[in-house]
Amino acid sequence: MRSFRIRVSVIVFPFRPANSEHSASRSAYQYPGHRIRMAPANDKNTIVLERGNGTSCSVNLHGATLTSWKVNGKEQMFVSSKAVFDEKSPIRGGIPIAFPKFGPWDDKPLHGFARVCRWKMESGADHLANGDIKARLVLEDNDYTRSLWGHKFRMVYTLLLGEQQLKTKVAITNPSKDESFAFELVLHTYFQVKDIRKCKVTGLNGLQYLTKRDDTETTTDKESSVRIDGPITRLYADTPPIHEIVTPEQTTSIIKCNFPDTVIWNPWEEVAKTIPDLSDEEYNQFICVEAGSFFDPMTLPPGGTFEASQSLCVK
Ligand SMILES: O=P(O)(O)OC[C@H]1O[C@@H](O)[C@H](O)[C@@H](O)[C@@H]1O
Repeated sequence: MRSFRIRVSVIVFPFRPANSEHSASRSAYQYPGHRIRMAPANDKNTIVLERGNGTSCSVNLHGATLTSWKVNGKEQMFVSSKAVFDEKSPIRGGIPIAFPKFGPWDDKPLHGFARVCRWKMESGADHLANGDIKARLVLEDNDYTRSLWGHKFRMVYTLLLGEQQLKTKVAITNPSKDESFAFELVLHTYFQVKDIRKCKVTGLNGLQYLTKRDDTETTTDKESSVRIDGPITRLYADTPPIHEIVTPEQTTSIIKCNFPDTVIWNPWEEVAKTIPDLSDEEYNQFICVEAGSFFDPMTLPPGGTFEASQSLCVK
């Protein structure tokens, strides 16, 4: 797999605090219906961004897992009806973040620890001049992360909620003065679909893929788009920056920046029955299209910051 890769999309640049980004901010009262609030009732973990006209997103501090993205009232994310919200387990659905490892990791947590750590909301969520809303969540190394992975790090997850667009950006900084670290990063997005058999994913034609991390042989995708009619795990390297999920109802674009790899996953019927936090029939209601950087783990030098993002856009 590695032999055919030409990586051109890496950006590593000197450290700057993640909150130094320029943003024209305005206070919420200028945008009626726009607000950032904690979820109601007894949910102390969910932050909701509302942009008016039924457009909103919710993020759970557990794993910084995005658990809802609504555009004009229509939910775009799939979250399992059996998802576990015990602040320990990964949340089955939305956008779990796999870091610093994607997939099996010796006897350590599958897909790394970022999706099971509690993140902090950085104060000062912004209402931008164009009406978009921006919020940032932060994870830094702690006793738990260092017990699994002995590196200092700072990770900033920025959500930017637009009219029909949601941008999620990850910035990872290595604050060490003398040690580099290598990591993998994947946004494991569960897109809600009405019927998975009627959806297709574009942008993968002609590319090689593996069906698991340790496959020794690649397969070439010969179809103009990926249609799903059975269990699917495909790990593609060096994919183009745009994929589309096309359904009879809508087209959702995924625009990747600095995420060279893409995963397509759905467990289908039999495997779904073995996943305790997924109802038997729910495999039909989602497709995971995952933007990532994992085939060649990224190495971050001391003081360096890596940034990658995906922008999801509904047409
Ligand atoms: O059940 P998890 O840990 O959330 O992982 C879900 C799936 O995530 C996919 O990305 C992997 O390719 C699958 O192998 C894995 O089963």
